[in-house]
Amino acid sequence: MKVSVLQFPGTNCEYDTQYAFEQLGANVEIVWHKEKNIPEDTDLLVIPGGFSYGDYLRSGAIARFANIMDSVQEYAANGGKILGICNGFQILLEAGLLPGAMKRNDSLHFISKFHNLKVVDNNNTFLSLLKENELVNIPVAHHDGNYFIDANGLKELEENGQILLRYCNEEGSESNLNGSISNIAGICNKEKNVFGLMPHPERAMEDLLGGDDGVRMLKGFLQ
Ligand SMILES: NC(=O)CC[C@H](N)C(=O)O
Repeated sequence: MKVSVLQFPGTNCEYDTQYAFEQLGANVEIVWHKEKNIPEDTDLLVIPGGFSYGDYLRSGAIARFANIMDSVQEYAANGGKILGICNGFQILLEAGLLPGAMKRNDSLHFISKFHNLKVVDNNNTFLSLLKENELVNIPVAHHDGNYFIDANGLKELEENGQILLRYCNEEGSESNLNGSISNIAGICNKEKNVFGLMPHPERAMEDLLGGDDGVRMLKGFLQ
């Protein structure tokens, strides 16, 4: 399995992402944003977390115009699998590959901690190894994680099974971490080949680091 991980100026999770997928047996290549094409043998394309272009203008708003992005659009249109983690999710929203937009957290503070998530829908590659309603504990680290979509858009996400993950409290009831509409932490596109989430599964790969709930998420792609 070949995983290509994009790298922009300001990306800071590319090596953690590489390490995580290598631990699972994947062959990982890091691809600089100036490249024109993603590697031809890519089975999964990951846009990792960080602060591309310093989050200037809006998180992901500049990265969306990078050289590599035409090839990313083409890859998605041909059914290629894409995972956007945190800043990667923001870039996918700005690129129009996922619906909705990201606003600053309600609190106006950067939030960095482990947090519970509920699996809303596992009828997709990403979460196929998890059970519906199962809770996973995954770190979040962002200041622009307040997901927004209008009422019609939200209805569509619900009807098409595109809401993947919601924020939950310790007891497992849904909770609002950052202002996100409907407590949304992750979504996919209608075709279910483009996935985006704010939490960082690549930081939850071993107990020593606080938990390994990220393993089954990322493994979903390697089946
Ligand atoms: N961890 C990250 O990817 C940070 C994401 C983002 N730039 C934010 O703070 O909102």
